[in-house]
Amino acid sequence: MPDPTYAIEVRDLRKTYAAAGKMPEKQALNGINLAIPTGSIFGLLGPNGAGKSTFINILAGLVKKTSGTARIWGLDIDQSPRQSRAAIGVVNQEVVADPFFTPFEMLELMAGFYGVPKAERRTVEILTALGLADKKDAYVRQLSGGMKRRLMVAKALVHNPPVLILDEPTAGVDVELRRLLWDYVRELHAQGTTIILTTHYLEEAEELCDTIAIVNHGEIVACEPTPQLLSRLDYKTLVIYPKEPLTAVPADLAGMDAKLRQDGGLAITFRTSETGIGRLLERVRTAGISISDLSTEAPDLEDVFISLTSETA
Ligand SMILES: Nc1ncnc2c1ncn2[C@@H]1O[C@H](COP(=O)(O)OP(=O)(O)OP(=O)(O)O)[C@@H](O)[C@H]1O
Repeated sequence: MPDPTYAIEVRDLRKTYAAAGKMPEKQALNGINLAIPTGSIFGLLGPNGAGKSTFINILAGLVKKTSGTARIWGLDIDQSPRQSRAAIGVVNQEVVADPFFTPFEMLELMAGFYGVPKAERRTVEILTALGLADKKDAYVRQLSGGMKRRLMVAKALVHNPPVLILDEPTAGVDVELRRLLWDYVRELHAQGTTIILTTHYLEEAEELCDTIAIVNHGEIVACEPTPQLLSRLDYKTLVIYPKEPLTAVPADLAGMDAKLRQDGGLAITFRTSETGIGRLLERVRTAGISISDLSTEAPDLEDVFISLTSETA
């Protein structure tokens, strides 16, 4: 069978968590539409509580959707619950590992759970790829936190799924492990696995993903190829602290997006593709301002939301 065009396809997906105790009901997903092409590294980017985990947990069969449809690898999750789920490997945020098993035993158990025949299992290969070969017979309780996390990735791969979903793979992970994980994710992608990852970090999505969807308050506010999305955010702010306090933006800087801040800083926002900081500083000096200090500010996720939501409004 040829690969489907879309690894994941959801239509008008909604989730309302029922009220519980003092917590009112919560609409976590408000009609998500997404088509994630087969073969992509797709980033789902959004702040805490945006609904990313809810989306993934619905696909993983851990949360029941309120309405809408979802297909994984062309299979409807309601009509083909088992087959559709066999097409994904999900690495959750939590580390869940039985301390009394060894990594080798744990992966063998998972493979058995998915019905992978013994001859087709890749237990040692997967452990090796994740740098855990020498720990294959250690008890899980003897592993470091980073090793346990890698083991979670290994667990999600035992059935060789065409789609790998990583929910916040680098939360609380040190730089070295982050590199190792990313390298491995890239390698899996090169071998044909479709990758979906959720993150709070724009830089992380920017470095890894070919397409980024931004989710905020349970809605997709943007979904674009990464370069296109970033070009919309192609601005920085240069803040200059003059030696002599200014009372207004100098007339010489008219035509620039310059504002005087309460702390006395002169904030100039510019497009990085059009102007360099050197050229800006030249203009500032020509305007007769001597600089005592300066800093630059890049847009963060909050700015991304503001710019995207205001454009679509
Ligand atoms: N089991 C639950 N019962 C009630 N509300 C929930 C439940 N799980 C999540 N929520 C709420 O639904 C909203 C979306 O949560 P979700 O975990 O999907 O967000 P997220 O984008 O994954 O956030 P994070 O990045 O912090 O993991 C939040 O307001 C959260 O408090």
